Amino acid sequence: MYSRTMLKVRTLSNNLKMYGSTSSNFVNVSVNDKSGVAIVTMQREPVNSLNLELITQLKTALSDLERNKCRGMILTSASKSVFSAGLDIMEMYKPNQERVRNFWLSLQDLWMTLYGCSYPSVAAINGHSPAGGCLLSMSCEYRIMLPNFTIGLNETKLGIIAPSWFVATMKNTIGFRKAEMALTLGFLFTTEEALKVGLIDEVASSKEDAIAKADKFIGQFAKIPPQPRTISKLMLRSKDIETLRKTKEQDLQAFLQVVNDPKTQKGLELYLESLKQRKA
Ligand SMILES: CCCCCCCCCC/C=C/CC(=O)SCCNC(=O)CCNC(=O)[C@H](O)C(C)(C)COP(=O)(O)OP(=O)(O)OC[C@H]1O[C@@H](n2cnc3c(N)ncnc32)[C@H](O)[C@@H]1OP(=O)(O)O
Repeated sequence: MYSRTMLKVRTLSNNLKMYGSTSSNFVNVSVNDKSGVAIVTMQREPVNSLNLELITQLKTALSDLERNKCRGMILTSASKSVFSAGLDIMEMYKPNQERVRNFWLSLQDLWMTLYGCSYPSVAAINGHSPAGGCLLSMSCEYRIMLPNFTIGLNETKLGIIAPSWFVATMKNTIGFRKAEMALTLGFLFTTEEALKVGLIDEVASSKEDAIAKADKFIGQFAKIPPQPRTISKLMLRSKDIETLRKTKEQDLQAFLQVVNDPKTQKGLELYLESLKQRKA
């Protein structure tokens, strides 16, 4: 069965310590001794919003799994209602320039690592998965979602534009026409709608069921030689990864320009207020 933290997630690297961050553990990795399949659980309460530390720890966990030649990886959340709320808006609101730069470069790195990993990857989406949460899900090879949640790239609804690699990932997942509709509307799909449009592959009745279904999906590769599998996957995915690798700095500058625009800062302030007011 799955033993907790068999693969230790390294705590924050030295370059993050200079921001005075504490080395909290936002990612748990457990590996099934028999199958060699790892469950990577995001555990940054309350909504797994992707801050620099969560992003860095996810990237480290995925790279460690690659080095340890894991048989497959299931990405999920410790929350009962949110897979991931996407990027942590606090990282972009009144940002420290060095930190926000690192934040974006780390996100690029995480995406390239997850999208191009050699092992089979499944998202067990056990909660809402907007924006960056949807990106993580789509970057896996297979998606299993629980009912009554939402998923999608809702950036345009927030008055912002999803970066080109978010767009490419969605286009590769559901096709041009459906991606165009979803992106321009900033559409958040319900679980049923996501299944219909092909944004997810299966619906599960519980987290346990999702993990069982993910194990079954990954199990299919036991009979497939790993190298041809990986090469085939990368033939489909490497063009978009290479595009970002080559334009990392340009993409960073475009992000910094948007984030540092006073209009964006005002928008972020209002959005943060609206998130808080929803509760009141
Ligand atoms: C507006 C962004 C401008 C960015 C400008 C730069 C442009 C380039 C970047 C483009 C890429 C963007 C990709 C992204 O991922 S942007 C983030 C988009 N995410 C969302 O819109 C999701 C927002 N959250 C929700 O809809 C809900 O929280 C939820 C996920 C459906 C969960 O709902 P639930 O009721 O369970 O929880 P609450 O809403 O009460 O939230 C609990 C607390 O968490 C805070 N919260 C929620 N989401 C975020 C977030 N993404 N970042 C930071 N904080 C978040 C929320 O305010 C509550 O805080 P509180 O307890 O202190 O009130």
